[in-house]
Amino acid sequence: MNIIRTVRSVAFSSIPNRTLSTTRSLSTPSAQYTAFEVNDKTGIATLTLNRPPVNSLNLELLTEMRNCLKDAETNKCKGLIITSSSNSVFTAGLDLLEMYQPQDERVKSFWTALQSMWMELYGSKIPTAAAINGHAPAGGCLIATACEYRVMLPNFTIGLNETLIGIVAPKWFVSAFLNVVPRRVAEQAITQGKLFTTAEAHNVGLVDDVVNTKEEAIAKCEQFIGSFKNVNPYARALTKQQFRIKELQELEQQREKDLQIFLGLIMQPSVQKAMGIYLEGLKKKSKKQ
Ligand SMILES: CC/C=C\C/C=C\C/C=C\CC/C=C/CC(=O)SCCNC(=O)CCNC(=O)[C@H](O)C(C)(C)COP(=O)(O)OP(=O)(O)OC[C@H]1O[C@@H](n2cnc3c(N)ncnc32)[C@H](O)[C@@H]1OP(=O)(O)O
Repeated sequence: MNIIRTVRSVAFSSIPNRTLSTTRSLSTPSAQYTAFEVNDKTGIATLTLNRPPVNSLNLELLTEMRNCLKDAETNKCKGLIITSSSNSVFTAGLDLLEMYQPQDERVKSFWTALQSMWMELYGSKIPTAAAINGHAPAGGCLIATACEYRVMLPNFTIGLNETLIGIVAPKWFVSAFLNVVPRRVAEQAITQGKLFTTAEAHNVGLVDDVVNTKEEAIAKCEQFIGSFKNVNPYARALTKQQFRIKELQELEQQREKDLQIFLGLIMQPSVQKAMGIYLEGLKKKSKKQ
């Protein structure tokens, strides 16, 4: 198979050099918050989130992610791994600053970019895996559950904690969570805004494996992707689609309505107030450290 190697924006020191035989840059504008590389030997693409300090998902990061996902599929990569350049945070979820006292046009583009990125990832034809090497609250959990396989490092947290911030986890966030966790566990956890520790997440099936290092996590993801080596990719993709088409169609048909519900909800004064208080708390905590 002729795999096109691409490297996007890898010029940051927190990512160790990986042995890639040959790589070439795409002519698209270089990315700011992601590194995208394809291993020549395995044909597996790795998308590394790199928006310090916590990889919060803003409009630009979401747009870059979607572009990388598209590239991985267009270039017929064997699979895709998502991970983080941080040692402690996979992603802190949506950038709260995009939703707190937002600008009208930008916040619309932001939510639309999130919808697009999720549909691309959830509906990806190639095998997808998350190497969760840090905390993964809310939108972080959304990305992880959109993948087909999850491996996590110990002593971090993952879950949909929206209710604790005074916001509602949208239906498509919940449905992806329900794919991996029993309904009763999901209902209790999401209404409580529970963040599972790695061990708890493993126990309820929210993550498939736990390993001690990022390298081991990547190796596990590669193993998962490798498990499809004797499977016809076309048959695999269509079979995966059967499991996921309902949620994808639902969101596709309801995109505008979903956007309007989102805007209506976050623009409520009580929601803005709760978000402001939450952000203040995060900043105070950060200053104390
Ligand atoms: C009927 C209705 C139907 C449908 C509903 C439809 C729509 C619903 C509407 C809205 C849904 C919106 C969905 C949102 C999902 C989300 O993802 S919301 C984001 C949730 N994220 C969090 O709660 C995580 C918050 N962060 C943390 O807990 C910690 O930062 C973390 C454990 C990740 C890392 O800890 P640590 O390494 O110690 O870092 P600090 O806490 O010190 O943070 C460093 C700086 O980063 C800032 N920051 C952290 N998280 C965010 C964030 N998500 N957004 C923006 N900024 C963040 C933090 O303030 C520090 O900033 P500073 O350095 O002080 O400037």
